[in-house]
Amino acid sequence: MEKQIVGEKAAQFVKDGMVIGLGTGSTVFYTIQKLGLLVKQGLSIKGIPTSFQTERLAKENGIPLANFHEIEQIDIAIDGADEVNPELDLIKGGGGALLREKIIARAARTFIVVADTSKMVDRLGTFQLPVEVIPFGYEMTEKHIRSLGSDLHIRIVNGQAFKTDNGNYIFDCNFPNITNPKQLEQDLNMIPGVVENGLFVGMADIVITLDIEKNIVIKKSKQSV
Ligand SMILES: O=C(CO)[C@H](O)[C@H](O)COP(=O)(O)O
Repeated sequence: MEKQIVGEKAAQFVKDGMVIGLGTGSTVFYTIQKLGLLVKQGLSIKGIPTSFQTERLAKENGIPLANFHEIEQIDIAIDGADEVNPELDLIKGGGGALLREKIIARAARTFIVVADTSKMVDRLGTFQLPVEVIPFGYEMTEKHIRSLGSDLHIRIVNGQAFKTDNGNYIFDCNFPNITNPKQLEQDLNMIPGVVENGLFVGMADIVITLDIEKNIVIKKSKQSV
């Protein structure tokens, strides 16, 4: 229910003619459903999906899609998160789509995050940080990530190593109490074999969540106000 409330609220930011980055997950699912309804009522938008799963969902909901070469810019990207701290830094990638999500969030003029109350934390790190690595030499990449102080495991789904839409593996990394997310984001991305990690630092412009009385709260980042 919380996911539906915040997910649908994000659709209010979408205006006629916009190009929208469509995130991945069970919260933004409601945004996409709502946008599908608005499209049926005449709203004209184009979507850029962050995963094959979202591409299917957008098509099922009648949202026209575009490729990068067809657009000038992304007006708004809307996506979920696994954790959000008071600075609106995020951990993302629980669904394994973090690389495409970060490319699209970075390209968007405004990045809106939809997050139920369970996602709001004082400090990032309770949720294991997803790190996408290429399969070649992943055993070495694992050692380098461990040397940054993390225990980790390769993500397994249905008894097999999970492969992202980009054909890569995910390491779920235990970095409890991330005190300097920006530094950790950079340190991880300096490791050869790491393609991207799930820390989204200073990227969210708006976070839509709820307060303890379940009223909608719209938090704005410093850079967006
Ligand atoms: O980063 C993500 C997928 O890679 C999702 O946005 C994140 O996992 C939140 O998902 P949900 O809305 O299902 O809780």
